[in-house]
Amino acid sequence: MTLLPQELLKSKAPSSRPVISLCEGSDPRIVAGALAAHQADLANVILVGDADAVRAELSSQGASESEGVQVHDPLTSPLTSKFAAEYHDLRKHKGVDEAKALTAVQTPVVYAAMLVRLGHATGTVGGAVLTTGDIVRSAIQVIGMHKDAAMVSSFFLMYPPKNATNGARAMLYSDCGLVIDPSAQELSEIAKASSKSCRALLETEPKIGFLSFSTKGSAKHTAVSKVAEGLALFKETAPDIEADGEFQFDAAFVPSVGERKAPGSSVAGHANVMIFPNLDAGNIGYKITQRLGGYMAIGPVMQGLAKPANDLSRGCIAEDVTEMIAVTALQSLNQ
Ligand SMILES: CC(C)(COP(=O)(O)OP(=O)(O)OC[C@H]1O[C@@H](n2cnc3c(N)ncnc32)[C@H](O)[C@@H]1OP(=O)(O)O)[C@@H](O)C(=O)NCCC(=O)NCCS
Ligand SMILES: CC(=O)OP(=O)(O)O
Repeated sequence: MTLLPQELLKSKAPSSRPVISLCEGSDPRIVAGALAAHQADLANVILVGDADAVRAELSSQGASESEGVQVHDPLTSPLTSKFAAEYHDLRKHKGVDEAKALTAVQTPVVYAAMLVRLGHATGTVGGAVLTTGDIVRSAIQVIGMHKDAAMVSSFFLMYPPKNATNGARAMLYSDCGLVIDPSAQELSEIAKASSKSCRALLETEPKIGFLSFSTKGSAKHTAVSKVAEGLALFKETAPDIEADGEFQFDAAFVPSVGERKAPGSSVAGHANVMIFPNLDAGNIGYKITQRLGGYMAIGPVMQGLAKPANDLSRGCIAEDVTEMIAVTALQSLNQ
């Protein structure tokens, strides 16, 4: 049985309580999800935004500020001038002057990421209101890439509904949120990062399926060759991880179809890490699995950053926010 992020975090019993900043501090779903995370002892939270609006939302949900539920307004915070100096240092080579740096860190999404960069928070979560582009750009620019990462990409944790049948299982779908048209090399990098994320967050050995509209050469097209090349590159650099393809989704997911279309493959029909060929397929695929299949979809979780920063779908609910806070805390334990 795969544990949901909240349960997994509790089982790890971190020695100190993670602190998660949330840049959409007055959104009702963010506030409800953050309060639930705090009440469940998963994390302390910093709600970033217009202080009056955040406090009003807290109050409407029967809560108020405390040591574990802080409110930071970037326009009045004592940290803002320090953050502006840091941002200026970080971005002056891109033509950002001191005035632009101050304006940038007065934006909640940049301020929340700066809390992480300078150690005031363990990780950050946003995207219930802002677009993925806004969240990802500030994470890449303020927090930066991990020293061992070749690129930043993202994935969704997909959890089957209770009482699901037909081989339903927890899976990792990647990249459904960030890299629009990955090259073969980038597909291989995405698969490598996803295999680590699978071990850390699903606590299971990855079986990686490289997805396509073709299974093992059943169709010929440059789009198919790209996926096959991505798999070959992956196998060269990570020979110990089980990976196969190219697979159509049914061949990757359904054992009987896998046997028919890709006989002899140990991954066909059993893949738990699905590598999509591009963002059209990945984003549409995860939403269909979530909305028609009833899977819980937690993401986009980012991989390849120096410290955890994660996105949400604007269609999220409070429960997704709580689970994403737990994912963000778990990533900080694994870095
Ligand atoms: C991530 C994304 C926002 C970056 O787009 P962008 O801002 O146009 O890209 P830019 O090329 O200007 O990149 C901005 C910065 O991020 C860096 N960057 C972009 N993608 C990156 C990646 N995958 N890994 C590492 N760095 C990356 C760039 O080098 C650049 O850094 P700099 O400002 O220090 O020069 C873009 O890939 C995107 O829009 N993805 C799709 C998001 C989306 O709509 N998803 C669907 C809903 S989930
Ligand atoms: C991940 C994603 O698709 O985000 P949104 O629904 O906010 O566009």
